[in-house]
Amino acid sequence: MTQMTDAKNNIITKEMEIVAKEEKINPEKLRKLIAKGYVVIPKNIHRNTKPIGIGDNLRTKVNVNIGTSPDCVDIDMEIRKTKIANKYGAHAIMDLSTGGNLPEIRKAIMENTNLPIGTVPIYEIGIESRKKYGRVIDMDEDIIFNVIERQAKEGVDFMTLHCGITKNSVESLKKDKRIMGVVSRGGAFLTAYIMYHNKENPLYEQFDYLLEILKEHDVTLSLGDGMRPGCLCDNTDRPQIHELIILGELVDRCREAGVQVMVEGPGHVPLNNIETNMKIQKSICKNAPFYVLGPIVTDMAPGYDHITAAIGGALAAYSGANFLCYVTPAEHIRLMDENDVKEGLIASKIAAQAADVAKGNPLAWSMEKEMAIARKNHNWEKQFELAIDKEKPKKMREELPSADEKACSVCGEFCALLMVEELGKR
Ligand SMILES: C[C@H]1O[C@@H](n2cnc3c(N)ncnc32)[C@H](O)[C@@H]1O
Ligand SMILES: Cc1ncc(COP(=O)(O)O)c(N)n1
Ligand code: MET
Ligand code: SF4
Ligand SMILES: [Zn+2]
Repeated sequence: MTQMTDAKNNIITKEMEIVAKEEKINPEKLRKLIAKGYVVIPKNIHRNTKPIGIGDNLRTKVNVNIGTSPDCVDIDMEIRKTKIANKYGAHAIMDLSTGGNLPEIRKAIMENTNLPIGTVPIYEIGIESRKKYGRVIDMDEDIIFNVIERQAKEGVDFMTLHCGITKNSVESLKKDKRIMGVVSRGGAFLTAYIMYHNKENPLYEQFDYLLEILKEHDVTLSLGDGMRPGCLCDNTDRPQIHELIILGELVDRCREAGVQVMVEGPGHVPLNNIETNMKIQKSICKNAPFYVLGPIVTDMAPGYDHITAAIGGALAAYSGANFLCYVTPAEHIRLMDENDVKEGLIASKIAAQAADVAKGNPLAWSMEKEMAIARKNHNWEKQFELAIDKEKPKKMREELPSADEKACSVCGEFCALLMVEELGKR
């Protein structure tokens, strides 16, 4: 049984109850949204995951990517990143490790959080194939489905699988004069496999078998965007849209099978095309929850891509995206460190709140109101407590306090608030 099959059978699970309470929506309404596939709760049946709802009528959620790379394997650092994600309010964590002992790293991460955990199994598949046969492209169906099943049994809650990289979408890519080609790592593994062997993507060809495995453990499928644009110049081109149409067809098949599914999206998109991208996805994928990376709205700011992505993320979430994958200041440069994780997460949470407010979400607005009242009352402790980053503003105020304890040192004794307040008292 999955959350979706239960929902279709009119069952309100305890996970649905928890999400409904958290989001202050009616449990029966939530059940209907899950039955239709407009909302997912990524929770593997083997794991005691905190239930988080992603999709229509719910607040925008934020994912943190962590994990090792071939150039940096430090399990303690990954545990520290996990703790930062917990502390600053991530809603999910993806382990994108490609260096060291992957099952061991995954286990350590899962032991240090109860947030939903996502993976991209094709990474472990490629790495295992290289170990066994010499090359990533030597992967075969045995390794592919064994790794997916193993991860499902370990309790992975959602999996990115690039099922829309097919012979046809690769043909579209070849015909197109893209600047950046394929920038998705999983997408690249599968594109290379298809090009080298001239064989179809097993994840596409054996999609029904894949669904059986996912269904058994209630793993939520996150349909990967292997053809996403890697620069503004490549945005919304034919390979990207070709893949999206395939993903739309696969969404239908997931829903028929009772497998929870969301769809991944770009990437690098200029501001003027973000709304269009969200609308196209919602239409083609029949309102499946949309999980976007960024989008990054200019390629001119390496070192600041948490900002380029938060600008895009705010507009994306306002226009329909449900799940923001954070981007850190280290994007395009090096593996992120703990501070990058914090900066990226805070930026993404800001984008999510900005979107939720603009969408009129009552919970988002009640937070805004509380902050306004705390600021009006010069209640500094309350402002810090409510803040997305609770430490930075406190530290900054201590660095340069005002002589007037109610004011801040921007205006000091000329504090506008205080001046008018005093007059009002007469
Ligand atoms: C698709 C996204 O995945 C991120 N990404 C790839 N590998 C890792 C890793 N080991 N840790 C964190 N993020 C990673 C990229 O930086 C990109 O933002
Ligand atoms: C939103 C989003 N998009 C893509 C990926 C996978 O990364 P890749 O496609 O590079 O393997 C991801 N983890 N999250
Ligand atoms: C070419 S870098 C790979 C990840 C990239 N930042 C992206 O948007 O997909
Ligand atoms: S440039 Fe860096 S982040 Fe981008 S695909 Fe290459 S190694 Fe990965
Ligand atoms: Zn990029």
